[in-house]
Amino acid sequence: MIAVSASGLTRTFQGGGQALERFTFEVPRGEVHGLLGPNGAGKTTLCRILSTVLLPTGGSASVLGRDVVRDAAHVRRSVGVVFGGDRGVYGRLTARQNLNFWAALHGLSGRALRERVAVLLERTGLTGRADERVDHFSRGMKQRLHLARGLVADPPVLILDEPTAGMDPIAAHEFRDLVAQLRDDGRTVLLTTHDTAEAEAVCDRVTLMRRGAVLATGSPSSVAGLVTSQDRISASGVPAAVVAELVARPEVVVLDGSGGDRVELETSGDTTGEVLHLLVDAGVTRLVRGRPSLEEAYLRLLRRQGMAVDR
Ligand SMILES: Nc1ncnc2c1ncn2[C@@H]1O[C@H](COP(=O)(O)OP(=O)(O)OP(=O)(O)O)[C@@H](O)[C@H]1O
Repeated sequence: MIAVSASGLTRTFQGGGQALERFTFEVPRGEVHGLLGPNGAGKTTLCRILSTVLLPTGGSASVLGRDVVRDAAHVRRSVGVVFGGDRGVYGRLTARQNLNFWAALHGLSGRALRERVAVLLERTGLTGRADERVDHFSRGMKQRLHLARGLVADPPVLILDEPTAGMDPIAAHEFRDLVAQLRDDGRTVLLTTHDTAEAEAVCDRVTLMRRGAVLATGSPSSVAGLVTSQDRISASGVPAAVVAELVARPEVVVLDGSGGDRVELETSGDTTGEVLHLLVDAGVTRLVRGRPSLEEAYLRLLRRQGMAVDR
């Protein structure tokens, strides 16, 4: 069953800004799906439309078969939203008091409320700090509290907008483990990220977005392959004459050719076969052929867009 879908989804802002342009995708139930794209690609706009806080200007979207515009009340009940940052948590209250408040807003009271809050604190690893003021919390703990809030109504679909932005690597790792547990519960998770390593670590599939449209959808490795048709070849023990010959070929991109008998190259199509033959004929046996990682493919995409990349 499809949990989240968008068809020709378009959002234009007053003044002509186009955040989504005929965006179409489907997320099956039980999948962790990553939305990956540079600043301004339209990720947050898509999350806002799917969580019914923003109306589309064209096309349609649905959650568990319910249209986000016509059936907004139903969609709202089935979606938990976790936006990052400090918005929405009350710093002067403790984690438990925050959750008590949100659980009460969802109509829980008495023992049912206390039990639900205890389960959420346990689930998000906050039980030991439940009675501390939230403004003493680290970024990672605040984000776990946000997640607990998103889970108050036990929604089958969760939307996480940059959940690990600003977290240290350990906190981010722990948060990703939590996301994996949510999938194990059978929930569908849609998360936006700029972090390709995160997308590779937690997402079953990713959608790469550019200027409000889908550039590629698939498993993290297949998306890397769609963005680039380049093959990567690393070889060591290469005779100097062969290194020189490879460096001189215009259709071969030499990523690293300065390390004596080691070369790292990018090629594509027929050239890949020719380069491999050349290396094997020269007696090279230490040879690895692969595809660029999702991160390399993503950085290449940003560069193609003329965006500065710091590395
Ligand atoms: N309320 C608004 N009014 C006008 N333009 C907007 C509005 N909200 C978003 N936009 C524009 O729509 C485009 C997509 O923005 P959006 O925030 O969805 O991108 P994003 O992929 O989430 O970016 P980021 O990674 O920076 O969060 C941007 O060009 C943005 O300037």
